[in-house]
Amino acid sequence: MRTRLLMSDQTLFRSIDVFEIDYAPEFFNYRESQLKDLAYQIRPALEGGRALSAICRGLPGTGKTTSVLRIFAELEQTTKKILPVYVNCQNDRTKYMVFSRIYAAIVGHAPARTGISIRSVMDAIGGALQRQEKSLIVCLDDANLLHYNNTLGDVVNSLLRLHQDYPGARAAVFATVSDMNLDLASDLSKWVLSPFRPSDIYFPPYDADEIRGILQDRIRIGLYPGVFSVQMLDRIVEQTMESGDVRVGLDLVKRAVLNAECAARTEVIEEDITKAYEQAKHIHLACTIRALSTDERLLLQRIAELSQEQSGPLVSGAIYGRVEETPKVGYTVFSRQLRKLDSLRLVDLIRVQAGGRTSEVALRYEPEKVVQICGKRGIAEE
Ligand SMILES: Nc1ncnc2c1ncn2[C@@H]1O[C@H](COP(=O)(O)OP(=O)(O)OP(=O)(O)O)[C@@H](O)[C@H]1O
Repeated sequence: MRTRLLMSDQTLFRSIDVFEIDYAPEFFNYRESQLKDLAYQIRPALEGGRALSAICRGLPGTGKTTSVLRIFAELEQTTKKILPVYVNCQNDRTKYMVFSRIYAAIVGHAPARTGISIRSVMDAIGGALQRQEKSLIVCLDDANLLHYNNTLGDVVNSLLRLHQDYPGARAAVFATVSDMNLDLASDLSKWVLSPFRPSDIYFPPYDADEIRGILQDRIRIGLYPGVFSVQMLDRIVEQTMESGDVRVGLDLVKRAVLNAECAARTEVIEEDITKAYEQAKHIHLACTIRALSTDERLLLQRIAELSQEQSGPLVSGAIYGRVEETPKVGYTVFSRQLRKLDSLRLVDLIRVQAGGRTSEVALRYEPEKVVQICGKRGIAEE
């Protein structure tokens, strides 16, 4: 008799959607003050003016996107005065693509792929805002990606100065940024900053109790009772705290339950979690590396190679001396790149001397895996 591999009418999931990355959570706690701050920025637009711009800053998976989308959903349900438009800069990385996304939200379809200039797209947007007397708020999600392409300043400037060509057209920008070292105030030109003047809204990493609370809510909705014990949840919380990204925990819960289902068990056990961690840990690493700029990726790769070559601790000055890229970046830029790798929890920086510039650099992942993923093929394969 043939074994049926894809058969099972028994599942431990009440709703597997609850663990998907695009699921809009029913319960969204621990971000009340950030939601209040965002609402404050929007108030002037509700009174017929222009919303205030904001930068939502925080490490990956700290709830920035979800907060903005929640506020946008509420706006869509409650007012016609404001047009909220969400742009994912992972997909839309050029000025034309960003403006096409806004055009589509206003007109109902994307502009033709060829033969339409960005000027015509902006004319359509500006004209529609004038006619409809709506205030536009654009969320540039992962705006740091536009910044690395030198596009952010131009996009923000064109949006916030729309009123100069189309009197009465009002726009504001909510940018989300996961690069904690990006200092837009000093990186963007005064010409852009003058109309932008964003408020900074900070999203701190969740602590262990908050992560436990978030995962508990999902488990309650998404799984049948008794599938996930408190002890097993503690194991997942521990693993999630290593990256600080809620997505890691959600992914681990889902995989652990799938592993239990495969073994025809009705409860998740330690072994399911260990296996889930082995399956998932490199996916998180690959996602984080994919978001790095080319220079940062090369630096990480160099650190991994040096970790393979030498057994003792790596020191920042020595790493700088061994960076082979040309033109070589200055030490200040190099230090900034190291701090970013630290903030993304790819490396640990340990200050050797208080106040000094030298740090020990410890890679948080296996060097072989990092070298493999940093190579283009590795990133595509993960
Ligand atoms: N307070 C929360 N309650 C419930 N779910 C949450 C909470 N915070 C984050 N999440 C979930 O974690 C995942 C990541 O959240 P989100 O995309 O909002 O983070 P982010 O800070 O925008 O990340 P990135 O910088 O990588 O884009 C989503 O699936 C979201 O539903």
